[in-house]
Amino acid sequence: MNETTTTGRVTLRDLLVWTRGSRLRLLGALICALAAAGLGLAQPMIVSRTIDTATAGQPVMPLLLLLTVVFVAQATTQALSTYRLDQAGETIVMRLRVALTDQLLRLRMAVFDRQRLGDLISRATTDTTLLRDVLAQDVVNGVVSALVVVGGLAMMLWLDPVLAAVVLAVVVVSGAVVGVVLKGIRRETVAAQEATGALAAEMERVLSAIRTVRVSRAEARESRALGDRADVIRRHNVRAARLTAVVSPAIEFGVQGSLVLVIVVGLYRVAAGDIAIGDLVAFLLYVNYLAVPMSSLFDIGPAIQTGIAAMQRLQEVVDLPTEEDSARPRPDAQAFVSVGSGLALRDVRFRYTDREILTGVSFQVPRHGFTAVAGPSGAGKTTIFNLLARFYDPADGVIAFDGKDAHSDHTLEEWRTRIGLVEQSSPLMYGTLRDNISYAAPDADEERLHAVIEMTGLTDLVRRLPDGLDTMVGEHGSTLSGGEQQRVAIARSLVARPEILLLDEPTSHLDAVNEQLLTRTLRRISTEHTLLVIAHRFSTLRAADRIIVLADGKVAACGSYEEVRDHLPPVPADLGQGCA
Ligand SMILES: Nc1ncnc2c1ncn2[C@@H]1O[C@H](COP(=O)(O)OP(=O)(O)OP(=O)(O)O)[C@@H](O)[C@H]1O
Repeated sequence: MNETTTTGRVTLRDLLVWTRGSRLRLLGALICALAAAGLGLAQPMIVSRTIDTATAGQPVMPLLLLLTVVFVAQATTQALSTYRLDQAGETIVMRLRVALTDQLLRLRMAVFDRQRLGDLISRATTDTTLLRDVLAQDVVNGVVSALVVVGGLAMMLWLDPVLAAVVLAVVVVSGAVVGVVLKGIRRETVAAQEATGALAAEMERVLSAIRTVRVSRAEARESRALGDRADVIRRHNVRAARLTAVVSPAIEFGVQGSLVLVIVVGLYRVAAGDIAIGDLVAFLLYVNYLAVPMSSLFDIGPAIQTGIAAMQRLQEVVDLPTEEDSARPRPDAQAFVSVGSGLALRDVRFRYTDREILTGVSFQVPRHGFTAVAGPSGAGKTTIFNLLARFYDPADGVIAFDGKDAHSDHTLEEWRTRIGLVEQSSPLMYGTLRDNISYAAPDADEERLHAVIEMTGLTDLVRRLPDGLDTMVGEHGSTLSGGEQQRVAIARSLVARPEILLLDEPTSHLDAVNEQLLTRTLRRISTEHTLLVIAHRFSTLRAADRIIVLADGKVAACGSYEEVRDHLPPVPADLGQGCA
């Protein structure tokens, strides 16, 4: 990710934290897997006894029966273990995703200025899946395989130390080869995961601006760029696959080499009378039986590395700063509680990065009334709204409502219940018109919904839509016009009856008729709410009770239209003429 806070390297212990709540299930799976392994280890010994018994001319039926029972028991416990592992894996990944999405929804706004959304989404989806596989499959498999290998080697040693030494020698040689390539596999896997996040981020960038892409005729260019990113993932994965491909033959070499050597040396030892033929067969079965757990053991290395890399990427999200809900006592705020009713800013300073955007903003607006905020582009109007909504905290100064400090006298949740905000781009969400309008107050009744629909001039739209309020509005409300989207956003902010209503250029998409209608609505709203409207249009400025003019990060003027007109930037005249 581009700007995540760097955390220390995560360890296996950090990984295991996420198994909390699924440990009983994992333990059950582990016990089943161990039982299956034990039953598997017992089989060569039973075969050996069967051969020895047959050679001695005794009946082998009971032993064959035992072998069948052991085999069926092994298959059953193995199946149970696999099912339990998958079940635990799904629970872990679900919990991880819930934790991650909860974290993403609470990240500080400043974090979203730096992070790429696609990458965050990739972490909550792809990386959690990778981690699930490691936690639920590889860790348990690794433990079981290690025990099986140790158990198998012990049985071999017990059967014949000489043959066991032969097997160990071959295992050590192939293990050394595998060890060397593991590091390379990890490097490539981590790079592939990073590249996958980058591809997701780029896709999000392109698809969320698809109209701009089309009209700029950039499809081919973007397609090539995305293709290049996909190719980076391919290259890393192919390199990892090339290295992984070395692992299998190395293991195969170990197994086959051991088998051949065991057969040669074993037959020699049988001929010399050092071991029985039944023991040699049992030994060979162990060599064969250990092949799978042995390769699992070698695979667990790269798998755990992948899991740790995924965990690292998830941990980086977990460590990102989130909004704090608690009120933060500020002794200096007490000096400011005497402002009486209404909204007040005193000496508010703020910077996003190094440049100070607000250099000491102070103003006061009464509890009820229509206040416009004007000023040249980039003066900091939206920034003031960002601070009022507590998306960011001022570096200095106080924001208060009815004499109570926004930060020290309110929790974030309490403060936000007082605020309604309609952003410049009035983003609607995929869903129905009803979902969108009632978003801030899902329990609002029909009467309330229809009141705000009426207030914002949406009655005709609702009547016209095929399913009325239950019509789907498309991604980002794309099936509605810009003006309709804007009015829906205003209706949405009104439903929750906020005390302070902030509207960022609410009339920018409206025609003269709707603008007039909305201005009338705003006047009505202002009798019950503290209404702050960022306005560029002359008609909105005229309709306001008072105007706050910002310039150079400060309030340049404040008063009625007549009082501040000399400080206002040139406003577009309302065009009334037809086309010449
Ligand atoms: N998230 C951000 N990170 C860094 N700088 C920002 C950020 N948002 C805004 N700015 C900068 O802060 C300054 C004030 O921006 P703001 O959006 O408050 O202006 P505005 O008065 O609302 O302008 P406009 O009328 O064009 O919408 C601008 O110079 C802008 O580039």
